Amino acid sequence: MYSLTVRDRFMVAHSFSGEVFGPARRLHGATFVVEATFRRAELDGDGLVVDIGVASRVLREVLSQVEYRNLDEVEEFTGQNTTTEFLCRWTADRLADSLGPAAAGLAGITVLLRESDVAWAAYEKEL
Ligand SMILES: Nc1nc2c(c(=O)[nH]1)N=C([C@H](O)[C@H](O)COP(=O)(O)OP(=O)(O)OP(=O)(O)O)CN2
Repeated sequence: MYSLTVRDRFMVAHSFSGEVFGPARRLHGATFVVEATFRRAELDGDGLVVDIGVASRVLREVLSQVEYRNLDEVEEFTGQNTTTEFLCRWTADRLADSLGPAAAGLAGITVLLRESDVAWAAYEKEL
């Protein structure tokens, strides 16, 4: 299996509900570093998993939907703790929807979000 990874970052504000979150129940900011990995069993006719430029552009388009937003105020996230894990799945789903023809032949997408240098989460989406 081949893979190709592109990296980006985005800044948001959010707060969480639930005793487990302690001080993070208050509004706080986060800068997530995102790695989107695209997987393919065989390379395409150009010798690619996916073009790096296309992958980078699509990832930026997806992240720009939430960048600099207070996620507590985003309607689609109402009632949802926008945890690192949740945002991994959200990003992977949006990437899959946005890739268009570039998704042809892909076996899957993995989105890894680093919320700091010591903690990160990932979601593996099969296509
Ligand atoms: N599995 C996850 N756990 C936590 C997430 C997350 O997205 N996924 N997020 C947070 C907070 O947003 C923040 O990043 C850390 O807040 P903090 O209060 O420092 O949380 P800790 O669990 O590290 O420490 P406690 O104060 O003991 O709760 C939190 N967890």
